[in-house]
This record gives sequence, C-alpha cells and structure tokens, in this order.
Amino acid sequence: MKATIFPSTCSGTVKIPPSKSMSHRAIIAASLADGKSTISNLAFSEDITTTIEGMKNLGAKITCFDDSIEVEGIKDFKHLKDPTVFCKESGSTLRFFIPIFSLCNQTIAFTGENRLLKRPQKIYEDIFKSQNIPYIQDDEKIEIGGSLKSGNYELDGNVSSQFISGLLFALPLLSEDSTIHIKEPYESRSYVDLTLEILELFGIEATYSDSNTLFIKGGQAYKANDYTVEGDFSQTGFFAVLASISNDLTLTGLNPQSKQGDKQIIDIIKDFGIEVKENADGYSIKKGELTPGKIDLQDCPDLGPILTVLMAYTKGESEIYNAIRLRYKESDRIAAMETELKKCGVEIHSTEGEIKVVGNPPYECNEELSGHKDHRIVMSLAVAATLFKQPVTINEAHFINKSYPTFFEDLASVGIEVNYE
Ligand SMILES: O=C(O)C1=C[C@@H](OP(=O)(O)O)[C@@H](O)[C@H](O)C1
Ligand SMILES: C=C(OP(=O)(O)O)C(=O)O
Repeated sequence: MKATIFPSTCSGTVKIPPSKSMSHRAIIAASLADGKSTISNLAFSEDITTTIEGMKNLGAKITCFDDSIEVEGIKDFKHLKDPTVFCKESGSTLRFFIPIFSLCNQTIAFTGENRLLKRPQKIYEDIFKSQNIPYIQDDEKIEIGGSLKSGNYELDGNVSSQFISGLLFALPLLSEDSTIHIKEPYESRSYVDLTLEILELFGIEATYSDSNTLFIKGGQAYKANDYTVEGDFSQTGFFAVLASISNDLTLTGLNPQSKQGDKQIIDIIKDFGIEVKENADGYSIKKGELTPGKIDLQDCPDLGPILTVLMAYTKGESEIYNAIRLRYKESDRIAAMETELKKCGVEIHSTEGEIKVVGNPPYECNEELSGHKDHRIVMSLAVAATLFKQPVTINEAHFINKSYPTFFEDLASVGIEVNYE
C-alpha cells in the first residue's frame, strides 16, 4: 500500500488505541493462568494477533470478540500443538516467548520475518549455552532444546529490556527462586515496570531487591483476572507531535497516571514550549511557538522517529541522545529518518546514538518517501508530510498494520487529507 498525504491541518479529537505493550503482557499472563480471564479494549494489530496465536499454540483457549478476548489459560506445558512458533515481526513476542516456551522442555523453533531474526538475540544464546541447553540460530530460526533453570541471572541492560521481561514471565513457574541482575546502563526500564505491573495483577510476585536486581520467588502460579488495556503512549506520540506542529487536538483513551515510559511525550512537547491540558482520559494539546531542546531517549525508544519530526519543525538546533537501540528495531530507525528527512530538505545528522536536527521549516519534497518496512517510520513521515508544500507519497505504508492498522483512518478523522487505497 502507498499513502499520499496532502497538505492539510488537523483539528478535533482522536481516541488513541490500546497499548500494544500492555496487551502482549496481559494476553500472556492470562494464558499462563489456570482459569478464565477477559482482556478488554484490545486492538488486533499484527503483533497482538501473533501473540494470541502463539498462546493458542501453547494450549490456551482464546475466543476473540470485536475489542476483547476471553482466555482459558493453560494448566501445564504439555499441550504445545506445533513445535514451530511463528513470531512474524514482533520482537516482544519472540523475546517473551523463548523463556516461556522453553518450559515445554522439548525442541522448539521460533521463526519470523523481515528483520526480526537479525535483531539482537545473543543474550538468550549466552544464557541457554551457559545452562548447557541446545540453542541454535540461523537465518531462518532460533531453535532451543530444553527448559531454562532457576538461578542467578546477570544481563546487559543496554541491549533490550524484552529479555528481562521474558525471563520475568517464566522464572516464577520454576520450582526454585531466581534473581536477575541488570548491568548499567539499564535502558527501557519502564518496560520492565509494565511487566511487573501485569505480573502483580495476575498474582505473581517479583520485586526489586536493589535498584538493579529483581528477586523472583519460584513455585508460583498465575491467577486468572479481568483486565482492561489502557491507551498507548507510543502511538500518542504521532498525534501529540501533529498537534504541536499543526493545530489543536484532544487525545482521549489515555491514563495520565500510566507507567508507560512513552508518557514522556507529554513532558517533551511541554519542554518544547507546547501548552498541554491534562483531562481525566487524556490531554488537550494546543499548537504553539516551538523552542529547541535536548531529549534523552533512554526510557522511551519508540518515540525516536516522531521526535525527529518535532525537531525538524522547531526552528534551531535540537538533539536526541541515548538512542543507539533505535538501530536495532524494525529498521535502523536513525538511518531511516535521516535518509527520508534529508530528501525533504531537513538538516539532520547522526552519530551512532545521537541525532541532531537544525529545524528550518517549511519543507518540500519532490520524490516518493520510503517507509523502510517500519510502522513507526511510515507514521512519522505521514505526520511530517502534512505540512509539506505539496502532496507526498510514502511507500510500504501497510507496515502500519504491525501496531496501528487504523492509523490513516484516525489521521483522516482529524482532518488530514490522506489517500491510502
Ligand atoms: O517490552 C516492550 O513492550 C517493548 C520494549 C522496548 O524495546 P527495548 O527494550 O528493546 O528497547 C520497545 O522498543 C518495544 O517497542 C516494546
Ligand atoms: C520495536 C517495536 O516492537 P517490537 O520490539 O515488539 O517488535 C515497536 O513497536 O516499535
């Protein structure tokens, strides 16, 4: 699919979709609980459907409704239907599944598509090998040959927090206690907090014994629970930046008390000079004069691409730092935004983990932009293009389906002219 964005201004209200990160976690926790749970306010993006299919494969009985699911969890790990587990392009699914599925104690292959198996997986390889459990990775799959053991784990904190979350799901189900020590720098810590929040709601205890060490009691059991997913602050980024550069918007469906790290988007736009009013279920954002700033991306990596757009529309020099992990997502997100924004005349430079932009709008673009097969690049470029002097087409726009299938409909609903047939 290609999407063409015509110069246009936004106004009105948009309901932000449910959090993908919280949805993955709730589906997994409910599937591991012996009993019936209902997960409400779900959206069936590709990543979420992939996690649901995976949990069905493990033996959970899941019935899908319009925006919810009923889950009858697994009683034990003896009912794996297919030893090949397709994780499509979802890093969360793959990295959460590996320790959990290992509890089946058999040979299992995890497969994926596009860039998934090229993203870092060495942390698990090292763990499995240190426990003498077969672990083989090639271009097609990661194959494991047995169950992880309880014990004291030590992990690098700057590769992906998804390894920590994956272990947190599985270790409580082993008979002995475990600890996970995370080495500094500990990045994306907020995502581990989301895992701990869901674990607690589903009856699992895991706590920090010091700021970098998690203690996980063994021999625990997940308890079924009903859970409603809150709105997604990563997706909020696109509309918060759109409002900041274009015109006023009200965003609903959000929990202003959320623990999501990407809630930082609200403080970031405020730091850039934007007036934001907090409402019971979201925010009203008023376009204003933007002033340049410096942004620490350590705990909110998924905001990276859209923040380069905010910087491009802010006159003067702005900077993002602690951003190296953007290079290991669905695309190299630093290189992708640099390449595409340069095509539009934006002055943007990067080092390995930093991005500098000297904003000097307006911009014009006379060529097609590439979405780099990455949902967050497509959505960021779409927001940037609303203020170009002429219509711009973005290719590979269907990659939005990974996290936000109704993105273009929502964009159109607030007045942005977009053609995406
Ligand atoms: O746990 C999660 O739900 C996620 C963790 C983050 O990854 P890293 O921990 O690899 O930065 C984030 O980028 C990803 O989109 C979702
Ligand atoms: C990186 C992302 O997701 P995942 O790691 O789950 O593929 C994302 O949604 O931007």
